[in-house]
Amino acid sequence: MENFQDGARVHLLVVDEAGDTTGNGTWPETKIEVRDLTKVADKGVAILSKVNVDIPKGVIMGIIGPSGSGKSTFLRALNRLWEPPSASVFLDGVDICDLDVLSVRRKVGMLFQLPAIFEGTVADNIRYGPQLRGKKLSDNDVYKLLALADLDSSFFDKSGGELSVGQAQRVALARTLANEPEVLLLDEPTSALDPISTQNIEDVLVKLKTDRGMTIVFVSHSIKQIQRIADVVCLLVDGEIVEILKPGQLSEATHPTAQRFLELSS
Ligand SMILES: Nc1ncnc2c1ncn2[C@@H]1O[C@H](COP(=O)(O)OP(=O)(O)OP(=O)(O)O)[C@@H](O)[C@H]1O
Repeated sequence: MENFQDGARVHLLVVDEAGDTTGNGTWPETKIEVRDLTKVADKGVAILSKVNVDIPKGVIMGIIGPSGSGKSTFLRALNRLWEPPSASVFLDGVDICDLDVLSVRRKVGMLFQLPAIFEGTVADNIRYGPQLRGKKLSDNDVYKLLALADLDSSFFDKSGGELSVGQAQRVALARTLANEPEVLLLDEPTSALDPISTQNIEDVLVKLKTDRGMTIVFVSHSIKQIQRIADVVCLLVDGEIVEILKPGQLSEATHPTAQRFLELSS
């Protein structure tokens, strides 16, 4: 893999000279293309500035950068929680602004830092998304989703109030997975969790990538977490992607703010 910049454009070449990537196989397809994605705040301050990146299918991409650098805004653009300008985000080659917004959010699921569990049981929560589309999940479907999110069958009938934050995060993950997303976005999904719950979520993410070829993009403030599970890391500074690196190459970052950020974060 190689990254290079031409003007404001940053390109990610996913297959290196040996035809391989990080040892996890090659990435033949681009799942999401981001082209010149820009967001300017009311006072003319750029929140995102000509962001260009290809997100390959079946990889885990970590997004890091200083507070306020635009990480959440970038993530939210990928499923239209923030409406990006047209022709700046493409899913399987199609401009997401030309797709039905609910179908974008079904295909590109999102998990937040603090999960909101709806009223009712865990099973009700998991059934919620498919039900909106007129699909009723069987009990067996729900049990499978619980297992996928590393929750045992005893959670089926629990209510949100009975869950720890870590368990609630896994229920929220199961609820997102019930929509059968192709891409999973996570905004600091483990920042409120203890190390064991964090590891549970990380294990689930790696399994989703390995077993289902899911494309995963997550924001994290933890360099160690990025190094544990990401295949590719994007460093955002002041709304620009300044580095795209493999996790093992972070010491090779050349952008001064990125270098300082990485130094202080390690
Ligand atoms: N709707 C908005 N209007 C104006 N400014 C905004 C808006 N949304 C975000 N911002 C600003 O854009 C910048 C980027 O915010 P964003 O939340 O994307 O950063 P971040 O890198 O995720 O930060 P953190 O790590 O602190 O969560 C911040 O300066 C924020 O104050």
